[in-house]
Amino acid sequence: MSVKPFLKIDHVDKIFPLGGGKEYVALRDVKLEIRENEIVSIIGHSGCGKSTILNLIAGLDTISNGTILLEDKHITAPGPERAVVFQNHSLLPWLSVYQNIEMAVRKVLGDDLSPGEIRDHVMKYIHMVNLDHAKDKFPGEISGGMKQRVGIARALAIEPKVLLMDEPFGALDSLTRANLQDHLMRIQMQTGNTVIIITHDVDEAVLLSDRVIMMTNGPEATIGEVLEVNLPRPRNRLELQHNEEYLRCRGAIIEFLYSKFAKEDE
Ligand SMILES: Nc1ncnc2c1ncn2[C@@H]1O[C@H](COP(=O)(O)OP(=O)(O)OP(=O)(O)O)[C@@H](O)[C@H]1O
Repeated sequence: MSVKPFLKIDHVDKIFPLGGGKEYVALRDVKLEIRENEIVSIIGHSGCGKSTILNLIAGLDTISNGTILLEDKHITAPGPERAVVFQNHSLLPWLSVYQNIEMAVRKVLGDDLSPGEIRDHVMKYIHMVNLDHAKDKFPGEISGGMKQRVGIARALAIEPKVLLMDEPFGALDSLTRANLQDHLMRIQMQTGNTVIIITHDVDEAVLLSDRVIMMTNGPEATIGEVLEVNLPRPRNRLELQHNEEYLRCRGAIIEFLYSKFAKEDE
């Protein structure tokens, strides 16, 4: 018996109208099925349509042709079952760490929780990203990595079915980045969220993912190859350095990006 897909992207095109009756076909015939609890990364050269796909799943942009279904329901608009984490954390600077998360929780879950439950709920997610000590600080008083952890906690606190991450660690230094990758893997094992993450980083894709979706170059970009990463969890970056499966996956992505679908201007 085949397992029903949790999220199904079915023959999706995205066409952007340009001035003068012209158009740009960014995505052509994208087909992908994602299982519940899976971590999937999307990798591809700049401009291949990664953010476009994520925006369509988030419901932030309209699909030109085809459908996207989450648990058999058509995605046509944003909804709390899909939370997005962007590269630039987008916290409200006049609210503390606690209040930034609390505001999202009140908006989405406020009718179901008492004030005490809201407090416990917010603190649970602040604790999950190890920010108990910084809960009363304001975004201007904490580091970039801490801000990104707040963004992740805020997204997770509304208990979405799908966590959509658009290069969430792209603006961070490599040590902070490694630290947040470990956080994300640990949290995902705890919460069982389905995660779709856009990245430019080959090692990040292999380390985090159950599958890596490799995109061809645009216009008319589509999914070129899908790579299964058969590495047990929890994963440890040090142990993986010389792991055969890790190196195989890394090699396959590099081959795809720099040989099969090389792009000259990068
Ligand atoms: N509103 C728009 N109007 C016209 N073209 C657009 C629009 N939004 C995106 N595009 C084009 O669609 C293509 C895909 O863009 P997208 O931002 O999804 O790429 P990306 O893979 O996320 O790039 P990057 O890695 O640089 O962030 C690009 O060629 C872009 O110029």
